[in-house]
Amino acid sequence: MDLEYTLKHIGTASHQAVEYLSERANLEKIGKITAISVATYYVANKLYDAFLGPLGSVPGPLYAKFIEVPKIFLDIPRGTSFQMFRDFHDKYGPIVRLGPKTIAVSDKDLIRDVLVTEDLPKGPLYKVFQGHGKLSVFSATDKEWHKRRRRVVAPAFSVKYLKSLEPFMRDVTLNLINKIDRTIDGDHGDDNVGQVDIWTLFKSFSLDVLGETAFGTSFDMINDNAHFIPKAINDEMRNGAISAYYPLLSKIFLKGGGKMNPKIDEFLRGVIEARINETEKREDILQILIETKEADEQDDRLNADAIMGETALFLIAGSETISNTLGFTVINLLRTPEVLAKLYAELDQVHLEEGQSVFDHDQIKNLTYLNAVLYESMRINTAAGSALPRITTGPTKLANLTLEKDTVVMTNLYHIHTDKRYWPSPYEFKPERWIPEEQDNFEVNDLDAFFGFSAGSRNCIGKNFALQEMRLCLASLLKNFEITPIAAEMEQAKELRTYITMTIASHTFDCKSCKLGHLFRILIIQRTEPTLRVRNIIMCACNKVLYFSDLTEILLSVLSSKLIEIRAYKAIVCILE
Ligand code: HEM
Repeated sequence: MDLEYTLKHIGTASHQAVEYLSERANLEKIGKITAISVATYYVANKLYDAFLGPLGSVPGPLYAKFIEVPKIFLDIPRGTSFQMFRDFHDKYGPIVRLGPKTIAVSDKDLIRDVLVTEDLPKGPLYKVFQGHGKLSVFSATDKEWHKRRRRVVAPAFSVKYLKSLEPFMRDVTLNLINKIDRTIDGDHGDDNVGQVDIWTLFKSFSLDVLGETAFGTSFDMINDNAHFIPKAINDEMRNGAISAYYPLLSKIFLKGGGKMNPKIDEFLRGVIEARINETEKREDILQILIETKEADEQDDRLNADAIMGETALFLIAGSETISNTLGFTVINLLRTPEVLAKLYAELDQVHLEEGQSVFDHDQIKNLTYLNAVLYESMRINTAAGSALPRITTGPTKLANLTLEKDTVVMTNLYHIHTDKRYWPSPYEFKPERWIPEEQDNFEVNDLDAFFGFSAGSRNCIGKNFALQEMRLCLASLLKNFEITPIAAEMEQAKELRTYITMTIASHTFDCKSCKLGHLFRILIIQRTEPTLRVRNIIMCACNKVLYFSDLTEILLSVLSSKLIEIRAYKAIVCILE
């Protein structure tokens, strides 16, 4: 009876509802009410997230409460957003809100928490590097997948294996030296002096090293700058990025509908097949990747596609990082003649054999000042200058915040490397910071605030490879040539950009280069109480860059000025007041 009664009432109510809804005016009213309710709910939610949610108290520009700042600004072609993000930290502090669910951190403990303790996975931005679905140790976002792949690839970068890679690096360094030699010979204006675009040469140099070590072939970019692979892989990455963001548009506007360039595929398959059929094994990175086919577990065996994905990413991760660091190091050295002189003095203590132009890595790997110069350059011109994005996978505690799942946390390496809390006079190029005995007592630097190679499970797998290559190149270059600045180039090099890696806006940088062995080097030291300060370097055989053309002139100048001490490296004098 109850059931009958209930059914009857449901029937009546339904009938009334249908009647009510069948009136158009009522339908419209309901539509409006629903729309307003949804909009109110949406706005209330946004306002709650903006002001009262877990990130409500995090300082930042007001608009960042509602829109993703990195999305709008990271892509701007001007490449200057890294300065804007640095300024945000200067203004708002070590934690800044950059979007409804995005924050940036610049504090050494917080960065360590994100990268090491919490070990947050890479954020969605890395899809840009997964061009055409190719995952690699660099681009993977899944932690388990990454762990397995990193274990498989790691032997190619072990300290032990780096020894096998050294001959390739030394050969390419010799090519670089020969190329500069030829440029000087072809520059008929001055005796033994030439003008070289060192920025472009370093770029070719780093590509050639990767060609030899990861692709098992010479790109010979130093000599003719024409091999198609580096450019094709760069285009591939760019197209991959566009396809990830705009799948439909890329099909319409990109050449080949955004599909992978078949020439890369053909080239790499050819190299891999040839290698498999070779009887004598070449000890390089490619060999290690190919030999994974013998691995016990199926998942650890890399097929041609996987090898291609990895090597292509090495080219992206390991060429500009190195070449730009070398380029910035030369620029920084030219800006600070006293540092350059000190580095020359250190290298003067290490001798090359007759006919040897390139150092053995063992000869230089422990040179204190050389290493300090490279680290100081990586600090001040952070290769990964745009922050590294990570994402939370569940509620995560960070400082006094509890972040919700899917919150993006950017670790701002450029800011932390130029933060005066850790680095006094942060924009000064002072390699002494890295040598504890040489730090000023009242200017203590905190070396734990350096993350140039990142940290934790996603740190740079190529760190030792990079340091070995950069030491060999820089030390050998300076052992063979005296470098001097060109004023206009120095001025131009002040303009910086960061797209993926930090670079100079002009993408070229010329300096003068003079063959050593044709000159003697003189260091003038001016006594400025309470310390001695190196004043200048003078090169006596490079006519154009001479401040003094002969010894008499130097002596006269010394007598008439406040200079009281001269030290000469290849010859001459030590004059005291
Ligand atoms: C001065 C030289 C270099 C610097 C400053 C540098 C810096 C970095 C940084 C900051 C990261 C972390 C990137 C991120 O989390 O998004 C990284 C990762 C990586 N780097 Fe380097 N790198 C250098 C050279 C190289 C070289 C020469 C190679 C390879 C030949 C290389 C291969 C990689 C790879 C594969 C990763 C990803 C590692 C992973 O996620 O497990 N890097 N590097």
